[in-house]
Amino acid sequence: MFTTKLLTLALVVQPGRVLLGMKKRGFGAGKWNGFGGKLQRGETIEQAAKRELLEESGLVVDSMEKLGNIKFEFVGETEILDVHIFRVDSFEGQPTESDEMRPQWFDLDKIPFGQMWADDILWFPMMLQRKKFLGYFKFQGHDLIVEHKLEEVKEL
Ligand SMILES: CCc1c(NC)nc(N)nc1N1CCCCC1
Repeated sequence: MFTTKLLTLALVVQPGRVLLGMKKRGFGAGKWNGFGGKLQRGETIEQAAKRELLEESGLVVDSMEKLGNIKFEFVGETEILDVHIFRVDSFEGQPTESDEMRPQWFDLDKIPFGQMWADDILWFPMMLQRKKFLGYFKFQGHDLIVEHKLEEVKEL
């Protein structure tokens, strides 16, 4: 019996570079990632994505598009993490460190995939090309992908 937890992940992209945050504590601490987290009661997924980006980076979304949805299973755990992935192309504000995240811009040819979740190197190219995608990843621990599916789709 699996339960599902909805999560958001926002990637801020400017010409030639992407904003990532170093997660300072909690789940995924020590990895660079986009900005995101759980939904609050009564929130849509889009509202949660915008709120999490603001809380974790100080940026206010002007335009955002939903590009991906990936379901993650961790061997031995009964909760599926259902991550909705957004690309943010325009925003207001300056990236600001929060207690969760230390933001930093990365040139697209210098994305630190070795210090990111192992799935990222597989779907980042689709996100950067604005392709829509659906995925499923089964992890053994936090570093080993034991099974995965990833496909481009016309509609999410
Ligand atoms: C589901 C874990 C995860 C993951 N793979 C395992 N890969 C990326 N890039 N982000 C993740 N999240 C993004 C939402 C908040 C939790 C962490």
